Amino acid sequence: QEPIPTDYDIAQSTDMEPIWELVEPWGLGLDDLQYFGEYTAKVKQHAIERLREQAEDKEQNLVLVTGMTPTPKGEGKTVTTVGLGQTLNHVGEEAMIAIREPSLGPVFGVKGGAAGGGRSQVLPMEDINLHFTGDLHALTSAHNLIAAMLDAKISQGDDLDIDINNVSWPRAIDMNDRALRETVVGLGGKTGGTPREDSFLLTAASELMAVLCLASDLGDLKERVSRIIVAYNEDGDPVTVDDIEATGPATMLLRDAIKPNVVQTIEGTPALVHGGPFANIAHGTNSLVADKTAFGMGDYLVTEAGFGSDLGAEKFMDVVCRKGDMTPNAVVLVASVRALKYHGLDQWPVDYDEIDEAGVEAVEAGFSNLDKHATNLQKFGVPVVVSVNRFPDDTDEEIQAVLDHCREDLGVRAAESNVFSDGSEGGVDLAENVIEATEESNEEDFRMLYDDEDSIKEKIHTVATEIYGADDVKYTGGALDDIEQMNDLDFDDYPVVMSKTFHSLSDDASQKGAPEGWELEISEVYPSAGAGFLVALTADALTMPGLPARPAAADMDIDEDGNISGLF
Ligand SMILES: Nc1ncnc2c1ncn2[C@@H]1O[C@H](COP(=O)(O)OP(=O)(O)O)[C@@H](O)[C@H]1O
Ligand SMILES: O=COP(=O)(O)O
Ligand SMILES: [Mg+2]
Repeated sequence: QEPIPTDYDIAQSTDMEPIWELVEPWGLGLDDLQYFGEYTAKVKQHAIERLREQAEDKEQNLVLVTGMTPTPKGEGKTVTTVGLGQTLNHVGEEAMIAIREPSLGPVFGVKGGAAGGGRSQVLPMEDINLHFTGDLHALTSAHNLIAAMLDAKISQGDDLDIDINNVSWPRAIDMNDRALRETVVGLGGKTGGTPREDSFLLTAASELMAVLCLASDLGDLKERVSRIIVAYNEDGDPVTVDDIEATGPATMLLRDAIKPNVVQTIEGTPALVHGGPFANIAHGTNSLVADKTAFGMGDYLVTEAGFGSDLGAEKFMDVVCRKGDMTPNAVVLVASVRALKYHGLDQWPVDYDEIDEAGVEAVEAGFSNLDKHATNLQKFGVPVVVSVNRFPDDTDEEIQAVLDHCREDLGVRAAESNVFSDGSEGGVDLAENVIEATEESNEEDFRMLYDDEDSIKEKIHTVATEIYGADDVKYTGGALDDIEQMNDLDFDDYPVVMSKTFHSLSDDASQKGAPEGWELEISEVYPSAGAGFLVALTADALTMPGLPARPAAADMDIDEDGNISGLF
């Protein structure tokens, strides 16, 4: 069997169209774009507004792509999002794609890039996965400008009476660097500032990322930035970005980042790639601006939410659709033979060799995880289509076992997908199932899991028991005091973004399948006042991931002609 060319080789061998030619039939003209080379552009505000208006009187088909609990390598949501978008166009629909932009953390870590793969990629993949249009760099700079101005206030005397033991704004870097998780700043005597404990988070977890993804335009972005809470004073009252006079400069740094990026797929489908929050430590979906722009360009929008449906999809339904007034028409639940075996073999840590050697009985033993994700998604009242993302070594017997189980035991639509190896040719069955599901969907049936008026504890309890399968919730540390403070600050009507491991439906990474008989532990609850949601931290949620001893970076290189290898 011919070795499958690398993602990079496939990308390099694809002839791209100049971006202005590619998007012209989709309603974007030459002066609607701010160019970053021949193949990448940002959509200007006036064009966004025009497209949003055009979308008002168009029927929308919003398709969310989510997944079962993945192995650490990921099971193909982004590949499926790109592949399904391509295929819908291939079968005569007009479909747009919206995905998140990659963080350098995973690029150089374990998962690699986030531009899809195989014959379902967005291009130019090396630009998108590295510096792209600078949005992550802009967010990192804006985040750290706020941190620097805050410490300048603290160390040079401030009228804000800031409690240096109650600073909630860390520093940020777009790199997985565990050594920066817990730091001490302000050392060096009088000129060094005021010594205090600090920390770094990955830029994807910065509240500025969430704000960028939920803001409707630059004015809204600025207003949201101004509300971000960076610390509390000695009376326990919030100190905001506006209080430290950082609203203007931080927003200025994000002037271009608020505009969605437009690129193309291998088969020439336009894709909006914008915003990059992860779904374990943040809300996990691309920007609303990208969604709303895409609605004005096509009849279908295929978009993704990170990690398993317990994370990205739940937040998409309960937070993003709430804030964006959107209703999904179908949900694609990506399953893979390797993830099913990972759960069936009850592995922790993952052993890919054991997975490769295991047979169909291991696949069947892993159905408990897929079933929980499928039945969870049905609670939102949106038709579910399982996409069995076929990997090279999967056997027909293994694939058929999954399809039969979904159709006969779960009673949900299911299709084999080969969009990685074959592009749209490999996605026709999936696309037909998705089209049927959207036609069958009734937007009246869509329901979020909780109401704004529910208490903070009720919201957390609902997600924990309905989605994660917990019997109950236990609050440790200062979590109950945090909730009281949120109520005092009138944040109790905010939706809740849970920060939880993506390795398990539970808060224990080692628990595979559909864990039962456990309680979710909440250790902290804090406000993202700019984003307009609360974040609830569970046991081991890390906002600064680390690199493995031998990260993916170790296999990356560039030659003197600029040819890259090892990027995927
Ligand atoms: N069907 C497939 N065959 C081979 N590799 C695949 C397939 N689907 C995805 N991959 C690879 O697996 C990794 C995870 O895919 P990705 O779409 O990024 O997953 P997710 O978005 O769910 O994290 C990527 O390196 C991707 O290229
Ligand atoms: O937030 C995580 O996203 P992926 O699952 O696409 O890596
Ligand atoms: Mg992805």
